[in-house]
Amino acid sequence: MSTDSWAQAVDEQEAAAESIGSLQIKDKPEENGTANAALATTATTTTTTTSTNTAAASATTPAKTGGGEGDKTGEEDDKDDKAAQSLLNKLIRSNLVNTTNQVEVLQRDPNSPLYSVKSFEELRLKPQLLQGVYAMGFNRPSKIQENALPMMLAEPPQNLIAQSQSGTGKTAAFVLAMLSHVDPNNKFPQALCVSPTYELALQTGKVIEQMGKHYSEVKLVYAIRGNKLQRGTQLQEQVVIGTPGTMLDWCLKFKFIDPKKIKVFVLDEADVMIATQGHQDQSIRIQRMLPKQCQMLLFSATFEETVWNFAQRIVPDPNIIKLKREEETLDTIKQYYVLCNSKEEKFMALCNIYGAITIAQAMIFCHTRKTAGWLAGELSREGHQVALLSGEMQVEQRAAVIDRFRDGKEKVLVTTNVCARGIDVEQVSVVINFDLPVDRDGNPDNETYLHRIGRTGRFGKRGLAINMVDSRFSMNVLNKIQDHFNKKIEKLDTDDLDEIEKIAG
Ligand SMILES: Nc1ncnc2c1ncn2[C@@H]1O[C@H](COP(=O)(O)OP(=O)(O)OP(=O)(O)O)[C@@H](O)[C@H]1O
Repeated sequence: MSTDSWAQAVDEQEAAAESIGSLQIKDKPEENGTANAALATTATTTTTTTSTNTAAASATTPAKTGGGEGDKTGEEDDKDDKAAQSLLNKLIRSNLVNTTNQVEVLQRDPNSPLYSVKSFEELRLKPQLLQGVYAMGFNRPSKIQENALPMMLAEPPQNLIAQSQSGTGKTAAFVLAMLSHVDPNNKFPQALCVSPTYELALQTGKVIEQMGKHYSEVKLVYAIRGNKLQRGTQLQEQVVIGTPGTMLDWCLKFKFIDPKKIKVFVLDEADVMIATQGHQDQSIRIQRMLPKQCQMLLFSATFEETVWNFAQRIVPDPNIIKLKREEETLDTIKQYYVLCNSKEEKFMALCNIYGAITIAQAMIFCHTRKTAGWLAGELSREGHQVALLSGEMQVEQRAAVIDRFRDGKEKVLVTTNVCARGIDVEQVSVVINFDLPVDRDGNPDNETYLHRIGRTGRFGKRGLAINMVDSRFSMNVLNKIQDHFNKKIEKLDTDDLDEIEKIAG
């Protein structure tokens, strides 16, 4: 286990303890189109806002995906955590993540020429789709799109496994491929896309709606829990987006979809998908029902061996596109540590730092929710504008907190790593490790350390990282981190104002 698994475990225990007093037993909603008492009582959001949508596309309010619930198995937590993180990234993202890394392409047929495009016009898209692309404000294909789009739009269609970090344009790419391949004159499903969760399916659905805004002949339907169709329904919509359980039921049990007529199958967020065994099997069962010539496309933000094994089962004879993540570096970051004896002393040191230097915006990482909550309270009492990201918040609430912080409405963001993993807030110039990152076994978590403080020194800016050390144990952790990166972490005396002032220079 890497990163902040230990902190997460602590958060889970805290959540479990907190929830014991207020336990409510609820029926677990079924993941299919059958009647369900628990669902019937919840609010219904009808997503009929755009021309590509259908009146049938109704859905219940999203279930909580915030993680940190104490009554789940570890597997579900992991899945929820990844899904929540992915959704959070989508909610807070304002534009494309640019990378300077080169795309790596492995072709199924190494003899066929490798096409890449620098403009959307070169793709000879249907005019309605080109209009949709421009309406979304896209001027030119992103790095991954340059290679992926010609492959996906080729005749005959090519299978593809593509991996690149969140925000690099994967969704837009496969949405364009799905909309290009369906024939609007045929009133039946021709493109299926499976997403790991209800909320992620809705997000991708929105992109399909936006991109297809000027292509109103093509219709979309959501295969998600809560969308109940009459038995015997034959879907007329060309594109179906949903979760694997409902999608499988619609193909196999209810036969709303004839899988033999599917031309494009997309599996999105494979890394999140595989975190749940059920989803993996369901996806494979859907894939097995599709015709041999159906185009199979799989996307993932990461590419561990488990993802790769799954990808190969879903996509036969694949072309493979990979875009490496931008490396984080400590080269432009000044690192310090402060010696303290307790959390109260750490707080005092923090106040001294704030008293001596001007900090535009800072992120402060704590090990547990409890410490984060306490610290946020103390800082507010001192007059700071503080934002708190905490494990019990729903994803939408977390997105709102991050948005406010990014807009500069608050100057300090206090968080546990569980909440803030994978989030880019570019303007942060100071990161404070109120607690140093360690894994479940108490070992230094170098990867998390790099990720936390790497964000301060981006794009040639100089960053500042301050580590709070309050025991022999944490001193030991700090030393190991220092050795690992082979970069000196200087001692800072926070009782000496002159010394603190110097670090800001
Ligand atoms: N060619 C482009 N030009 C400008 N913006 C783009 C382009 N392609 C995508 N975008 C925008 O960039 C953002 C990220 O794109 P997208 O959601 O497709 O990335 P992703 O790799 O699928 O991310 P995730 O893995 O989180 O789903 C979105 O806001 C999208 O509208």
